[in-house]
Amino acid sequence: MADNTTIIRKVVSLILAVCVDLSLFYASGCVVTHSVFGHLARLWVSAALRCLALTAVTLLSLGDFKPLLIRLITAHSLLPAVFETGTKALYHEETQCGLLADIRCWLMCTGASLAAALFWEITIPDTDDAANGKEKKQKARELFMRVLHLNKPDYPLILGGLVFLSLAVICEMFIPYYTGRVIDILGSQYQPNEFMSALLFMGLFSLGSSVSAGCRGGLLLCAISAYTCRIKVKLFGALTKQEIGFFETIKTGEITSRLSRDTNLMGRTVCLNVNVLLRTFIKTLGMISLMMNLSWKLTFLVLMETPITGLIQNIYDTHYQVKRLSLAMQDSMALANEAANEAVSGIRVVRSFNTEKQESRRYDDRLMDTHILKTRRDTVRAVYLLGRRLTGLAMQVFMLYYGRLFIRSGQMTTGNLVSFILYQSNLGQSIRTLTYIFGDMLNSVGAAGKVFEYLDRKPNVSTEGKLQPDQLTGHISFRHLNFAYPACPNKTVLQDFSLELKSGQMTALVGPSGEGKSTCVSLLQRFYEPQDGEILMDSEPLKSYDHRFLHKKIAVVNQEPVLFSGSIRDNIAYGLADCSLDEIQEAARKANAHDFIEQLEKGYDTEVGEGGGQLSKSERQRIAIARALVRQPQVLILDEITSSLDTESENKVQQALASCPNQTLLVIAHRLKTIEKADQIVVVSGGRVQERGTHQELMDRKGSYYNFMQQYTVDTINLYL
Ligand SMILES: Nc1ncnc2c1ncn2[C@@H]1O[C@H](COP(=O)(O)OP(=O)(O)OP(=O)(O)O)[C@@H](O)[C@H]1O
Repeated sequence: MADNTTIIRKVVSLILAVCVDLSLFYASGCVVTHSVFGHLARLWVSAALRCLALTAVTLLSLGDFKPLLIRLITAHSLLPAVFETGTKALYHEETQCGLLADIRCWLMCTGASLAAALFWEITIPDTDDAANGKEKKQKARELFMRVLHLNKPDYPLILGGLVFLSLAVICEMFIPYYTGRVIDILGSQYQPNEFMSALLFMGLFSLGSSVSAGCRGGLLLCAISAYTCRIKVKLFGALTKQEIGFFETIKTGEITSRLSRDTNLMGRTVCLNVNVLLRTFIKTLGMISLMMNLSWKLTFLVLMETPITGLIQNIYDTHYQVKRLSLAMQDSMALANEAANEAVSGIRVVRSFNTEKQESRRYDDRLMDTHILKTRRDTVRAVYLLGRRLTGLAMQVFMLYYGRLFIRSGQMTTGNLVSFILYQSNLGQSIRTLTYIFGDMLNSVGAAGKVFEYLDRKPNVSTEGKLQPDQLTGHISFRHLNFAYPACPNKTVLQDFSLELKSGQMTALVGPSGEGKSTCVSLLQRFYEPQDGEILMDSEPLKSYDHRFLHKKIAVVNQEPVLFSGSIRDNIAYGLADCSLDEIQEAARKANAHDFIEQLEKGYDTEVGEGGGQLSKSERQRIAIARALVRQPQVLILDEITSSLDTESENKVQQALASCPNQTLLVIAHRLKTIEKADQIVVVSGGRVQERGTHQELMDRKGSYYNFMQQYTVDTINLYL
């Protein structure tokens, strides 16, 4: 019911507005004037009256005002006056329709202002929330200024590019003019001097335009490349500073996309987009003025194509190409790549489970999805191109038809028409470029926003500590920790967890899987910040220590040894700038790795392959142990390292560790034999300390540790039977 009333109100207000406007339009047409000044004054007074009347009618009947309506009313009321004044001022001509009191004129102005208002609405839509829109614009402006500021080192290159850009545009604009001149000279009585000079100018302008365009391109591409490199390095630096929780909550694909796609887009913002925008804008203005010079009537005719082309381009860009199909295609391609990556990286599992065909089918299915989307996108593109070409073609037919009429009536020469046609084809291209670049610029500023989001992000685990004491005993206290992982904030992993790791002692954490042992290690490395409680080292909070210092003093060997491509030597000395070969070999000996390294053809210079793939797991583990030992850490953490070591290696590592009497050693082990000698054994269960004591004390207590031991003995016997 309410909807119907609104519709009726809108229809009534439209009819009322049309009646009032037409009456005023006719009435002002009946006023007789005898001078040019009187004629123009009549037009402008009429425009003001119509504007006021339409505003009043809209306000009274609808109650409020939308920006689209304001623009429509303003354009509609002012158009006849602007058109007539411009024609009089520029060409001292009267328009043929007489404007006021002419229904054709009224219809034409209504159509033009409607098209202009709609074009504006589609290209620069008003948001419902004006404040929000303002904020967005302000943000885009700030982002742009930041991008511009980051371009500072490239200013000389950009400036050089701009100079050549202007030269290229100026030269380019004169080429069609001289082409027309040559045709005119050839068509009329041939005059060699004029012909030669026109040809010379044409050649000079062509050469100037080509050389300048080349220099402009070279300089700007250099600037883009330098800028993109700088941003990538900055962004990578900012990313590596983020806490581990950040990498667990953000998808790897998103991070790599910002590093590659968004930085590239951002690099284009100033050097490419602004320059292309500037060049096309100058060129468009220049061409329009030269075309006006040749025939203003044909120019107006040609310009009528602009809103239609812009509209088609905008619908295509916004609704089909960029937003919907492109995004869907990107996602689908990412899924297909993911399937291929997974199969290739897990090729051993694929082979052993004989799932090659299944994997191929999975890849094929995902590629098929991409193919369907591509086909749909290409169909939409074909329709778009058809629409654009048909509009262009219709305009060319009109242009040739009217061009012939103007040549016959002596308003222009054949050469003029040729020049005009050349300008017109360039103008169409320029307008398309302007529309495209505008969209691309918004994209690139958006990409810059995403990059800045990461650049500005402060890690949740601060690395601002300054403490670097000369003496450190390595006494660690976990004090009433409560902790949940950022990815699962509702699942408490550690609850009121308290523990002391004494200097020079070995503490072993044991307990069932998934109860929080490795979490303690992660917190000790400051990968995460506990929600409650704190960890102290030598009575100082862990976070007050200098980041580098802390990670030199606390070293960890993880369950899954991670190596980086490079030599064994590089991997052992990882992160240490001045580490001698002697120190590396000493650490390798302690880790029982020296002998196998020496047997390799290139010894310590052997490449380990991607992720250490050319070594066995035990070899990788021993190198990882050497990497930790070479730092001579005050606190050493071994998280389940024995699972990939044979008994001999394990014994040797144990002996080596025993030779560092002042070191605090934290061991997590499932193989309980290895921890019997520990000074303190802590049973962790449900994120709490359940039992603690030496092996003998805990065995005597006959609690959970005793039960583990019994279970372990049964399992070991079963294993060997
Ligand atoms: N990055 C993470 N994000 C969310 N939850 C996690 C994460 N890492 C571990 N968890 C969860 O925290 C709990 C404790 O895990 P933790 O790795 O500390 O156990 P654990 O005692 O070391 O087990 P295991 O002996 O098998 O290594 C588990 O329930 C696990 O699922």
